[in-house]
Amino acid sequence: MPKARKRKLPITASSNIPTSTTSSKPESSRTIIRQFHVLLKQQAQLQRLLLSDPSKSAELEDVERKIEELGGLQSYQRMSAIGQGNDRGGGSEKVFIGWLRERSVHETAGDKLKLLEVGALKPDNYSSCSTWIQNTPMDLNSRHSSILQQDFLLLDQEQNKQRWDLISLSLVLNFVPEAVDRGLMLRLAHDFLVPEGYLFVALPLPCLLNSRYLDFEKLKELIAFLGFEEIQQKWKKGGKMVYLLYQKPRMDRATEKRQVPAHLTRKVVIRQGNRNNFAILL
Ligand SMILES: C[S@@+](CC[C@H](N)C(=O)[O-])C[C@H]1O[C@@H](n2cnc3c(N)ncnc32)[C@H](O)[C@@H]1O
Repeated sequence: MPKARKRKLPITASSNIPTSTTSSKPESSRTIIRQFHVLLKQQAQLQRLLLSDPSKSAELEDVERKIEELGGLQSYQRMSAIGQGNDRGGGSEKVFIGWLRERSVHETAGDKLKLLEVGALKPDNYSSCSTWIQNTPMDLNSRHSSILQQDFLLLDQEQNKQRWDLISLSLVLNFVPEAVDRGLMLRLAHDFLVPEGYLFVALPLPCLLNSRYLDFEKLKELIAFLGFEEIQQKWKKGGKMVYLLYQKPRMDRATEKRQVPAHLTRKVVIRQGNRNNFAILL
């Protein structure tokens, strides 16, 4: 397994949130979130280019200034929390909890199930299940003393190996700017789960329905290569989100040293036209 690299926070937080980002209208939240994703991607690309081309530093500074002007990570998280509010359709944890209940996981679990909620904006998303789930909420930038401030990609791999019964990556993969880091995130999630543990993934639907590089089939192939079985998927035509539930099988095939197929390691165009560039690479 590739070693987790030392990473910087994608954006720095600023207490100076401009009034233009304080609206709680869902359209304005979505616009800010989209702008953040574009800037984060540019920032990651420029940080990479800067290693071999010092002339990129001015461009990088410009992008980082724009991120600051939008209010930094704090503002992004606030907009995301607005999107997560019950009045806007509720958080995706309801889907995850519903699927676990359907599988009677809450009845068969002996001890409380250990959940790692990556990208937690609130500390109490799973409080309704506190009798059978022990949640550890975590985020790059903690907004609450009960949320662990930690980069998931930099978690100690030995300490976390087969430590978790459940992992949630809800709207997190699409936040990560680099396609290889998204792949690493899924790989680590697999390693960190116990056999028969569950991984919950939520993504904006266009990541799979309108990407130049990724569709349901390719994601399924990638996830199967990592050793997961797809258990559930939920989305609707014209909807905004896709929810996926994966399980790590009891017998773990992924521990075998297998060569990653070349088409899962590079961007291959699978749809032409006016598409987005979302990709996950191994
Ligand atoms: C859009 S918010 C998702 C919030 C919530 N999970 C939801 O479903 O609405 C994405 C969050 O993921 C966090 N995040 C992104 N990459 C992360 C990483 N490598 N480790 C921990 N948190 C991360 C960001 O800081 C951000 O707060």
